[in-house]
Amino acid sequence: MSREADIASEQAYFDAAAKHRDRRRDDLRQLPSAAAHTGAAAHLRRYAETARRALGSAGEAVAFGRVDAETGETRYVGRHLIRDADGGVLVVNWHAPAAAGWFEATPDNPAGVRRKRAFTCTGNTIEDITDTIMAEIAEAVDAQLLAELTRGRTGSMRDIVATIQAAQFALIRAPRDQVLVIEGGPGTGKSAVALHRVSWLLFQHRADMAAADVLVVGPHPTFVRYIGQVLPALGDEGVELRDVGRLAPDVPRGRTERDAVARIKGAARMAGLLARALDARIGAPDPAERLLVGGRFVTLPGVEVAEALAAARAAALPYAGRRQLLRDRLAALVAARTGVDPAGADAVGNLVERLWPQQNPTGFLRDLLGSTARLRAAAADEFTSAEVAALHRRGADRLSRETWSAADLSLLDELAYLIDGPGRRYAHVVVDEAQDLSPMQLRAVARRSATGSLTVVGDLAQSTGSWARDSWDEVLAHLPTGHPARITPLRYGYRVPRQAYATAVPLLSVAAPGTAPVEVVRDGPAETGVHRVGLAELAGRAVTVAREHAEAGRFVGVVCPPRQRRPVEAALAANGMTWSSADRGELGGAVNLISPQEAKGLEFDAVVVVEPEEIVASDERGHRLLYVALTRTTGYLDIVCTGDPVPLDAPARPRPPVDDEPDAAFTRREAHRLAEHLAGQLRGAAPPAFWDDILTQVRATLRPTDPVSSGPADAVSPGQPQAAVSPGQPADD
Ligand SMILES: Nc1ncnc2c1ncn2[C@@H]1O[C@H](COP(=O)(O)OP(=O)(O)OP(=O)(O)O)[C@@H](O)[C@H]1O
Repeated sequence: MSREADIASEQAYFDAAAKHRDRRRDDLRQLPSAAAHTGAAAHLRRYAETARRALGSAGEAVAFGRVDAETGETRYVGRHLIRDADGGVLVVNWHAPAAAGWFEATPDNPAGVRRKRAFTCTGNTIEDITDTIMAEIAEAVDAQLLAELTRGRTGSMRDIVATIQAAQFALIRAPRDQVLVIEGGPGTGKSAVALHRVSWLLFQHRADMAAADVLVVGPHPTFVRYIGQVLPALGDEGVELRDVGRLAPDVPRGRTERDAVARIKGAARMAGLLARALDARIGAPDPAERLLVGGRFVTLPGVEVAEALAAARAAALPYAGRRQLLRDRLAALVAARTGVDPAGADAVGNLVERLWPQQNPTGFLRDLLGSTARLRAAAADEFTSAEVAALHRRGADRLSRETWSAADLSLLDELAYLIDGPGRRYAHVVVDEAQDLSPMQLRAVARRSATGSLTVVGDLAQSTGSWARDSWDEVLAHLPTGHPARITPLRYGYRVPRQAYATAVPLLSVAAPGTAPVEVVRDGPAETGVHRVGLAELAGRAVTVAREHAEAGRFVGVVCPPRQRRPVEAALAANGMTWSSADRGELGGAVNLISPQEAKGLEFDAVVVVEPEEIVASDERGHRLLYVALTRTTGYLDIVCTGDPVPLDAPARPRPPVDDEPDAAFTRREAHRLAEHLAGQLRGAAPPAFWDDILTQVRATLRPTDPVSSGPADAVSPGQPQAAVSPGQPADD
């Protein structure tokens, strides 16, 4: 048969299948009106709605492939199941076991498949067909895959269902009851595979798992928006997608803090500190508690109140539940003495509030972080005094004005759990870019898993930030252990073309020694462009390069370190260009401005990386961050720099030990004590007339380059102990 005849005969099949799909859609539309009463109609409407979604949209291609078995049997494979009027299957949906041959058959292992035929369509019209005869090809040259990989990108990830590769398929269909770690280099399809795995699991376990029972956690809001369309396109509406910060209560965000502090807040031992601090709010009763109930005084012996308190403390309930228990017990004690149920009596409520004050996460955390005394008491011997000092901060004057850092969010979530108990839990949880999450963030993910069934996605070579990892064990240690964990690699790089990856790959030897590079599957359209310029031209050149790509119709990402952001924005504005900014949660304009951290998980047709040396210097694992930046392209890569385009020797930012940080190591209380000690020495050693002079000289000795000031008030520099000049000032809290 000629190619044209082939296409025509396939088109006839497609048209017939589309007709049956339309007929089924019509039937479903009629269904609710066939109900005998309103309750049944509502039920039928829901059923019809779900069934209609499972048919896909009216205009889409009925199938993306056809599998011809050695036995002569033929199967069409599509996103959705299509039957004829007698119930015969015209197209199998991709999740069905009958479709497995499409994904699993490779030239090395044809698994009974003689031919795979891929359809390229516009709507339901076949434009082209590509045949792979298993016995005739020596290696996997998958034209359909290559066409798919070189298609222009937008701000939304697409589904890959038509071109899922065999190794990916094995992970998509792996059993549910495990912690499946999908690891692999940039662009190996980890995120795509994890999302298709959700669709697969929802189909296989449809009897006991609905879309709303699945949670997908991403690293930041832009990423979550980027992947948001994949599951709906596969017919799975209703899966919950959140960035890791959105696991916490909804509070004003955006507070910045030093990495060293974020690191302390992210440590698992913070959970113990919070629990102890909460426990410390529980008070002790007076020897006798006198209450006015219903116009009568009732005295409860302190011992009995203490017993009620001890019983509440011992209950296996969250803080609020145990508080209620205490309330019930105290009410029972009052009722036993008065014969009246005191439910709702203020006096009981007041006593409960004194002994077991009501708490909410934000108010509690603000008070805790604002008090060195509370922090120190709760720290036990698990935190150094320098760490306690680093945690301390002065809160906003009103709780409503408080803003919270990223690391605070997981503390708030932990507190919500300690106070009110576990919230919503899910039958399956996917966590993407998991390699960067702190133990406290991982705890927030873990407590949302009802069953211990998780898909964990990431790449250690891309792990950066306060909690950069070198081993999956460090991540798994904080995740549920009810099911076995399995680490499974993906090897082939589908996103990044050969030229761009060749630019990035030398970084691996510094960033993650021992990590195998990905095996790139295709060539790109151009060599990497390196633009070395003077500092004054840096932003302007970056914008010129970005504009050229945008004018050629490409979706462009400009990866820009923080210090270059303003100049690049100014240059974009000066060129009359509009742009989307990932830090405003936008993505999708022709030009997108992103920080190296925000670049994680994203991809563009063309990427312009600005000043790699600064990217390296901006993180303790800066070489990994640059590796991330250079591997975001599906086509073109340009580097605009004043120095080395791929600086292997440039130093990454060292992690400051907490002890070296002045405000962390040295509290105001300690400063106050030292000032008193020095003042005592001065008082004993010299007459008052010389004190100013001596203090001025002390300052000059300590900081010889400072201009020597004359007045006594200047004898203490900013940041130095103020208490030296006002010893009566109360220290700390
Ligand atoms: N089998 C496939 N068919 C078509 N496209 C694919 C396939 N596998 C991966 N891709 C494409 O490759 C790109 C990279 O995929 P994805 O973002 O899932 O990779 P990743 O491993 O999560 O990358 P990173 O580590 O950089 O976040 C996406 O555009 C995806 O659609």
